[in-house]
Amino acid sequence: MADIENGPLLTDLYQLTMAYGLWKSGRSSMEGTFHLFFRKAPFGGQYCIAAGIDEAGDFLSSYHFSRTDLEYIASLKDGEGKRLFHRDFIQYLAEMKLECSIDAVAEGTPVFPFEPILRVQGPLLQCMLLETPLLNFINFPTLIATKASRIVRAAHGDPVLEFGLRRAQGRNGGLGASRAAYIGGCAATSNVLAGKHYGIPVKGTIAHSWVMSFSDELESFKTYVDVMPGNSLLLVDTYSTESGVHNAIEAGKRLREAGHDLAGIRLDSGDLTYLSWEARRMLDEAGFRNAKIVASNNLDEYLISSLKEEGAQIDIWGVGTRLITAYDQPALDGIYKLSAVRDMHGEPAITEWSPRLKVSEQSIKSSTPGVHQIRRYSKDGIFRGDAIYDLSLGVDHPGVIVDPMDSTRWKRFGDEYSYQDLLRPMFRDGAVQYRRKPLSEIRDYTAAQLKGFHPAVTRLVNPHSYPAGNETRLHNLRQDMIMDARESG
Ligand SMILES: Nc1ncnc2c1ncn2[C@@H]1O[C@H](COP(=O)(O)OP(=O)(O)OP(=O)(O)O)[C@@H](O)[C@H]1O
Ligand SMILES: O=P(O)(O)OC[C@H]1O[C@H](OP(=O)(O)OP(=O)(O)O)[C@H](O)[C@@H]1O
Ligand SMILES: O=C(O)c1cccnc1
Repeated sequence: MADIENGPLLTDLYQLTMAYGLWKSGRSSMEGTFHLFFRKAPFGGQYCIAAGIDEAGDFLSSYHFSRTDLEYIASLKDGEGKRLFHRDFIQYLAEMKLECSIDAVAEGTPVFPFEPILRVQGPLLQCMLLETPLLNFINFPTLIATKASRIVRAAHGDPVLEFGLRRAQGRNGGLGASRAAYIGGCAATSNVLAGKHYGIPVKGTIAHSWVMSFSDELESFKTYVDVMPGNSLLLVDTYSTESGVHNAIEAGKRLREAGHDLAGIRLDSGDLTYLSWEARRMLDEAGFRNAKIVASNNLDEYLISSLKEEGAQIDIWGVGTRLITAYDQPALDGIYKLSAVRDMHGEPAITEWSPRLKVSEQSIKSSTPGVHQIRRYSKDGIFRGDAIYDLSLGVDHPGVIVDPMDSTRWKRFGDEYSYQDLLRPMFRDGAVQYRRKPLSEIRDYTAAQLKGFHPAVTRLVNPHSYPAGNETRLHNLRQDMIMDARESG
């Protein structure tokens, strides 16, 4: 099958039917403000690493309905067999230019529940068409970058190699996940296409099939190091790890005679702690102190932590399935919610943003009205808390935030705190606004940002809760609107 293009049909049908509804009912001058955020951090953690923003930017800057897109939409029928969309609407789409203004956090920024990763403002019709693709672009990479950051944290500075392509959710899932895993801190990927496409370093060892294709393991190793003297990471567990390490040492001696050094071995089964000790001892005794020990086999942050705690002599971690599929939580609950509307040309005209709120029985699910920005406060070089504030209400200084889950919990940020606002212009007048950084710079930025939090906040299990909440004016607006809605409902 030919490659499927990445255009505006990458949306749910209801976005198109609602857009049609707005157009047909004369409401196409209405404007909306939407925020893309998540309610609960994945994997029992506190934070997410926002990712997928550059890819979303590419999508937005090339947004247009092609001739075949329009023909397809024109061919769609309703339940009575009639055309779903009038041809004048098809013409409207053909001429439509994206007028939305989008603000986003920098790719790789750690964000907390309810904080907008994106703020999308513009014609309601266009904001609706963008809902599904933007969620698609952000949710999965954010999930994988977050998972990778946890795995990398567990490895305490040892390189983590991403080996996931073969177990990924399809080709695009694999590519996007390799990119996100690199942002989250992986050192390299085995995915060659991701290497070419995104400039991620590519690395690898050998598979069991190489060893099994020879009648003798030692011969397989010797042949490999002859051909690849500078890439000699040998998989030692095909028959028995002990004899595998022994044969790797023999191959290493041959490499030395040829003026090279054995890069290392890979363990892929059995008790990785015990086997790493044995392998280290054997390699050291044979004079291969620089040879690295790579481990793989269904690893994740918990197993790596446990192996580290046991003192495993593992230098490099190869992680596939549980990273690439976000095995313990395969989806992020990222959502895109309308929070304000205006209509300059409506009857009556609404010239200022008018906040909108969805009320729910569960207070966590009641939305937050307004037009939001995130303010991150620091003191003594450490991030201390975040305020979500409304741009028209402004923010007090000193500021006070209220926990959106529990209004009895609050925190004050006085004059001793410095701050920065995280949302910045991403897309205006049909073009991406910021300088695109190489992926390695995004990765460095993520690592530096994560270091800015107290380690208890980024802890893998039961992390310390980071104060992130609504600034008091926004909190009061939300409370008032919930009360009003309940009274009138
Ligand atoms: N010391 C250890 N502590 C905790 N878990 C470990 C330890 N060593 C290995 N593991 C993990 O235990 C799991 C089972 O490994 P094991 O090699 O015994 O089974 P397997 O994967 O079925 O083997 P094979 O790959 O040969 O089929 C793997 O996820 C592995 O990473
Ligand atoms: O365990 P993961 O975290 O998913 O890491 C990737 C796995 O993929 C390979 O196994 P596979 O059996 O597919 O091929 P092999 O014969 O090379 O071991 C590799 O040996 C790892 O075990
Ligand atoms: O290079 C490797 O060792 C590798 C690559 C993909 C999957 N598992 C291992």
